Amino acid sequence: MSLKKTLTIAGSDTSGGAGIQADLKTFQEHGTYGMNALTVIVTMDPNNGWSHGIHPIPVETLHAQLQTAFSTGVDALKTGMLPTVDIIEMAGKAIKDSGLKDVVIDPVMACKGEDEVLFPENVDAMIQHLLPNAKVVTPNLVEAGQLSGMGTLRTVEDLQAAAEKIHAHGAQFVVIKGGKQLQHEKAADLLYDGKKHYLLTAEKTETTYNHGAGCTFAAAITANLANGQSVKDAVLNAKIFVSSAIEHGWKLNEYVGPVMHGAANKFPKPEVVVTEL
Ligand SMILES: Nc1ncnc2c1ncn2[C@@H]1O[C@H](COP(=O)(O)OP(=O)(O)O)[C@@H](O)[C@H]1O
Ligand SMILES: Cc1ncc(COP(=O)(O)O)c(C=O)c1O
Repeated sequence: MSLKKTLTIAGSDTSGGAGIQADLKTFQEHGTYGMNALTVIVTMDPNNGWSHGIHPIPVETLHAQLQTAFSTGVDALKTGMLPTVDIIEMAGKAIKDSGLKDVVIDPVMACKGEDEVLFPENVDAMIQHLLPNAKVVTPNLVEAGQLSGMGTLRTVEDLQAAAEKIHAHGAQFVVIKGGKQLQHEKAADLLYDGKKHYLLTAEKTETTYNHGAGCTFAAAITANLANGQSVKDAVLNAKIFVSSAIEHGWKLNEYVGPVMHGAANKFPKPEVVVTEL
């Protein structure tokens, strides 16, 4: 028996809820074979309220990892936290040269709970080097505001306008995660395929235990694509997967609560409604 091979080009979240840890757990739950190329190590300082430390991996080390991964063969990949312009450029070139079609770009710009973009200079680099390679790009509200140049997004109409601008940068499908902050009674995400807009809605879970939700969502889309699903089905099924993961999020310590990555394979699945706008 052989498995579909999924690759994450992303950072390590030492606390285990987000980053490559979330991606590899999610790949496994989808029955794919997970591989990773590490871009940065994120640590948490116990003497300073668990504030994040960001430790980029040298760009040559990333290059060597990408050579390893692509020579192994990849069916679908995702990107996560890419901390420097050099790393973004290198990853973008390697993805382009690989000729792989099923590419999911999760344009991570901040750690959960922080609205400040970590490295503002990375936004232009993402637009230039990553978006043209994206079959699917999955920004949250803040990231979509940056990539579209529209700033703060609040309504579904804002999401539609932003998705069209991001699509124009070369991403084939745009998924904007409304999440908790969008002005909507449900947890709503917008999917734009270049012609039509769809709204995917699930019940909002009242929780702060949502660390790793974005990574888990993008990794599930990646695995679903590797397993042969259409983009629309891959996004719908990933939304079911992450909604369940959030519903069963749990307290790791006094600072952070990760999602339960594989909850959808253990508990009844939440309902997600798709509406064409
Ligand atoms: N409180 C919540 N209840 C249900 N779904 C949520 C909630 N918060 C976020 N989501 C969903 O989780 C997925 C990831 O979104 P989000 O947490 O905003 O991403 P990110 O981690 O990139 O900021 C999206 O499908 C979003 O709609
Ligand atoms: C390495 C890494 N990647 C990505 C993220 C983003 O996580 P989330 O899925 O909660 O947005 C984090 C957050 O801490 C992280 O440490």
